[in-house]
Amino acid sequence: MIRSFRPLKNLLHVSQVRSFHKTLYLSNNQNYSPGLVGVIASESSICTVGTGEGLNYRGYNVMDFAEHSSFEEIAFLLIHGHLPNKKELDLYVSKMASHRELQKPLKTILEQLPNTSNPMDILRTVASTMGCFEPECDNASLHKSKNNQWESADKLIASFGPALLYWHHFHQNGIRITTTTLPQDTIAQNFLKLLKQTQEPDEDMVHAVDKTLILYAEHDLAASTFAARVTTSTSSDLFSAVTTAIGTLRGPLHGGANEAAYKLISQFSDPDQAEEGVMKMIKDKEIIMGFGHRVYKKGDPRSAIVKKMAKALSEKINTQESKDLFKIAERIEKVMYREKKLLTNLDFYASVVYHLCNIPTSFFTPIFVIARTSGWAAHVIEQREDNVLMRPLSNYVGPDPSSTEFRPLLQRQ
Ligand SMILES: CC(=O)SCCNC(=O)CCNC(=O)[C@H](O)C(C)(C)COP(=O)(O)OP(=O)(O)OC[C@H]1O[C@@H](n2cnc3c(N)ncnc32)[C@H](O)[C@@H]1OP(=O)(O)O
Ligand SMILES: O=C([O-])CC(=O)C(=O)O
Repeated sequence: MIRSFRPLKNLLHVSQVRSFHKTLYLSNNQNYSPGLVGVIASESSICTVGTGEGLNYRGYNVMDFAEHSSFEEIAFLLIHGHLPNKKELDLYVSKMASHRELQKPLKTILEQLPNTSNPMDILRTVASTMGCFEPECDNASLHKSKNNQWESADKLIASFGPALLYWHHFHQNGIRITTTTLPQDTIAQNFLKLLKQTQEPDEDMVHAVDKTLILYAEHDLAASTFAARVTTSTSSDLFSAVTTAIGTLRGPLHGGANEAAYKLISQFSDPDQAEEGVMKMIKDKEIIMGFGHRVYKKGDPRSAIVKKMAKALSEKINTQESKDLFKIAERIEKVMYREKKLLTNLDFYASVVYHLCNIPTSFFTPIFVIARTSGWAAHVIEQREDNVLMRPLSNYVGPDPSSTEFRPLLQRQ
């Protein structure tokens, strides 16, 4: 039978098309893995997630970082390739501080963006805008000259918090804030100082934000990092790669899960109500945010650290609300394990930590961006060292081309 072209709605139901063509095409593509599950897409010396053994950045155990380091040490390690000594770290911290002064055109753009924007869209726009005003290098020499990649990565990480909070205070409070703070301030200190407009943010909160930045910094070929590497593989620039990555991180199956997890937890007023609500969601086959992971099937090694911080903060704050929030989260964790054998990922208790630090929910994923830009940049740099264009195939399941006849517009019914 000769089949003629028809508008989409008149095509065969997709399942019919699939079964018709599976036999024709699938046999040639035995390696097809939906969602690229289990597919090795690159070699990397940055992070050990793919080995399934704990979590190490450039060989170092993340547990040691969480205990002893600041985020700046980790960003330096990921972007510049080695752990800094004291002198290098001090210089790096003050260099990052010097990048917090936002350029005037960027401020003007931030003032023009709607106050209703999603903060992730603000950061995506910031990355893209910085690529216009301070490009890595001119387009013609992009694939040859990579001299600015480290500097551009540092600038992005240093600017995201100040830019987001400039936009926030301009629209929410009608003020143009000064985005620089002390030259020795870390990113966590600067973020909380700007957010709360205080010179003395709570030390435990600064510590908690700093630790989550370390835990969020890098995670091998997570969807956003893979997206950044695909963009890089076309010899594109770092700003484009980070813009791509932010768009990918925004979704609730990836970075957006920390905001979604908090929305889940906070809809319940006590643990029993949470148990009842989650049981219903499980029965209705809903996805419970902050649980499960593509790689970690026996638990996310970062979860215990972030849970401990959430507990400590809830006890320190010691209000009914803070204690209830932690208890509700713990009950959801218990129910999910009992009913589904699913464990929390980093996002679940990170959301509790951020809420207890009085951070607005819509800033949770942007904080993830600040941290993960260090990992994205490390992957961009690595991809460039031995680049191959990333261009997979799809397993074609559409209409049979040999029996699909084209008819010019006026001959179609
Ligand atoms: C920092 C990060 O980005 S970590 C990830 C953050 N994302 C989330 O927390 C969103 C919630 N979690 C999920 O949606 C998933 O667990 C993902 C996207 C993270 C991983 O997805 P996958 O690797 O494709 O998981 P997979 O489909 O193999 O899951 C196995 C089974 O568990 C179920 N499952 C997995 N996670 C969840 C969940 N959070 N809630 C309910 N069921 C779940 C799946 O529906 C599937 O069930 P089925 O076999 O009956 O179809
Ligand atoms: O690795 C992933 O798929 C998700 C991720 O970014 C993380 O867990 O930090």
